[in-house]
Amino acid sequence: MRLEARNVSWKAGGLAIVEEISIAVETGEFLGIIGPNGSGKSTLMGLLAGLIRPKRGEVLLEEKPIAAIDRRQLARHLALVEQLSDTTERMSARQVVELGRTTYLSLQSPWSGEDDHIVGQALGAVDMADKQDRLWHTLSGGERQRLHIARALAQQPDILLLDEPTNHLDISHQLGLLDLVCRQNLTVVAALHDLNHAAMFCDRLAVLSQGRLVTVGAPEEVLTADLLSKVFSVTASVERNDEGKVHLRYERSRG
Ligand SMILES: Nc1ncnc2c1ncn2[C@@H]1O[C@H](COP(=O)(O)OP(=O)(O)OP(=O)(O)O)[C@@H](O)[C@H]1O
Repeated sequence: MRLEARNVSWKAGGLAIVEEISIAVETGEFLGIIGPNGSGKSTLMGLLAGLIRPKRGEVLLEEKPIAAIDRRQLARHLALVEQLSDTTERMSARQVVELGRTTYLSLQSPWSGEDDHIVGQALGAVDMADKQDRLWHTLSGGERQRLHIARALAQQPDILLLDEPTNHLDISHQLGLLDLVCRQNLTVVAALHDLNHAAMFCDRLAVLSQGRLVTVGAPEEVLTADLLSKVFSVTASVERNDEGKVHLRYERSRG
C-alpha cells in the first residue's frame, strides 16, 4: 500500500516543527527517515500514522485522505510503533501482543484460535515466545521494545511505521529486528538513528533537518560526506562494499 504526505506542515507553540514535507512510500518499500535530534522525525511519523493532524497539507493512503478513514479500518492497514511507548497496566507479555488483534474483534467476530495462532507467530518472530507469561514491568527495555514490534505484527498491517525501532536493543537484536521487518513483505517507514543500519536495510532514505526535507533517495546517493557534515555535523568517510552498499566510518570529533 502506498502512503503519501503531501505538503504537510505542523506547528507547536507557534513554532514550525514540520514544514511543507512531501514524501511517499511505495508498496513494499522500506523508507528510512533520518535526521538529527529534534529534526521532526517523530512528528512526521505521527502525521503519517494519522495520530496528529497536519496544520496544512494532507496524508493519503492509496490516494484517500487518512483523516477520512475510520480509525478501526486504518488500524488494519497501518501499525505504528512509537518511541517510548509504555503501559502501566498489569499485563503479561502475551496480552500486550494480543492488543494487536483488537481491530479485528467484534461481537460477530470474537477471539478465535486463529488470533491465538497469529499472536504466537508474532511472539516467535521477535524471539519472545519463551517470555510470553512474564509481566510487563518485569521485562527489560529491549524485551518491551520487541513486544511492541510483535504487537504491530499481530495487527497484520500493510504498512509498518516504526519510530526508532532498535532503541534499547543489543546489536544482535537490532540487526535481527531490521532483518525481520525486511522479510515481512510490508511497506515500512522507520525513523532510524544508526546511519549504517539505515544504509544496510532501507531502499531509500529521507533526510530531515529543522523540520524540512533536505533530500530523499537511495542510501548511496544520500549518504555523502558533505551531507553528513552539513546535516549531522560529523566528519565521516563513505566506503562502499562490492555490492555498492555504503558504510560510514566516523572520525572522532576533536574539541
Ligand atoms: N507538542 C510539542 N510541543 C512543542 N514542541 C514540540 C512538540 N512536539 C515536538 N516538539 C518539538 O519539535 C521538534 C521535533 O521533535 P521530534 O520529536 O519530531 O524530533 P525527532 O527528530 O524525532 O527527535 P529525536 O531524534 O530526538 O527523537 C523538537 O524540537 C521538539 O522539542
